[in-house]
Amino acid sequence: MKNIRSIHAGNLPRLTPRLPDTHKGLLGHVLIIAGDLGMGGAGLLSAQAALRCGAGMVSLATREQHVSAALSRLPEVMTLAINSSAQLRPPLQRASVIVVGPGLGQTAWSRALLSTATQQSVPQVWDADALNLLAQGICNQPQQCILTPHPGEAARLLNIRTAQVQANRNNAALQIAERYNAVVVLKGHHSLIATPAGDLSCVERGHPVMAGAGFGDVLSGVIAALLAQGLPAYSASCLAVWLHACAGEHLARQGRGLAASDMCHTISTLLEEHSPCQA
Ligand SMILES: NC(=O)C1=CN([C@@H]2O[C@H](COP(=O)(O)OP(=O)(O)OC[C@H]3O[C@@H](n4cnc5c(N)ncnc54)[C@H](OP(=O)(O)O)[C@@H]3O)[C@@H](O)[C@H]2O)[C@@H](O)CC1
Ligand SMILES: Nc1ncnc2c1ncn2[C@@H]1O[C@H](COP(=O)(O)OP(=O)(O)O)[C@@H](O)[C@H]1O
Repeated sequence: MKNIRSIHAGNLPRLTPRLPDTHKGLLGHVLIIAGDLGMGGAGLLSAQAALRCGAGMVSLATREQHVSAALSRLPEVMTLAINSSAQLRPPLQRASVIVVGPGLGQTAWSRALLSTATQQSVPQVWDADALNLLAQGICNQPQQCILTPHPGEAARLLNIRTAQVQANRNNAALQIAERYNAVVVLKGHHSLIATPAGDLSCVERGHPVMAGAGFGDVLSGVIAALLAQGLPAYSASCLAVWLHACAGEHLARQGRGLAASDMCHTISTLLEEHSPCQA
């Protein structure tokens, strides 16, 4: 293992300023594949975060039952009812970055969509049920993939117990990166970012106020937006984890009632302070 690098404001990667004549077509199109029945909110949180972090366009492929709620909450997002993998192909062709997994479930519908996504060669963020299905050997992750497990999902990927992951988080993050040949974000208190080459970074920021449903869904959208705007996988992961953790600290005064969707505005503000839209 190489030395572990602590991520701080002084060594963070940056997004380049936008050219005055830029347009949305140059800023990436994030497609989020998410939200089986009962978990429609997970995809919305990811989409909201991607939108608020500057992706040029955001599409959400989800269950038909979630479309009207999604449109009323996030009109900027192109929400598509997907009943079969054939219907997913056109939006996949348009995407420059894919997020797959938040609230995806593990049904036949979920598996069909995940397996269709694996055929694309654009950068992908795999979260939640995409990781659970990967751990079960139901599919293989594509090239250029970022895996974002929490300790429970990490344990499934390594076929060990959660306590064993937590007992040696550095090792767990590196092992997943090597086994799955992907950049890995091992979430939780002091999240880690690992690569298959053995690079390991730690973000010693964050707050227990973030221990609630949907905070990981937000992170997946932040990573995707940074990828869409041109950052490579490891840099996008480090910057996204730092923004997300610092937003948690900023909002900590709200206490236990902080909702994951409350994070998006603060993450957006921190991103603008760190990487201004115009030089
Ligand atoms: N609004 C929506 O639609 C939402 C939908 N959601 C969707 O729900 C689906 C299920 O996802 P989920 O994460 O709730 O369940 P699951 O994978 O069984 O993990 C739980 C177990 O993992 C562990 N663990 C986790 N964190 C840990 C930590 N920091 N530190 C230590 N351990 C930790 C812990 O394991 P244990 O200690 O019990 O072994 C815990 O019991 C998924 O599709 C997701 O996207 C959610 O995103 C919420 C909002
Ligand atoms: N105690 C904590 N300290 C710092 N960050 C935390 C803490 N608890 C959770 N988080 C962060 O919140 C997010 C939770 O993600 P995850 O467990 O995938 O939730 P969900 O699936 O409900 O969206 C992760 O980014 C994690 O690092």
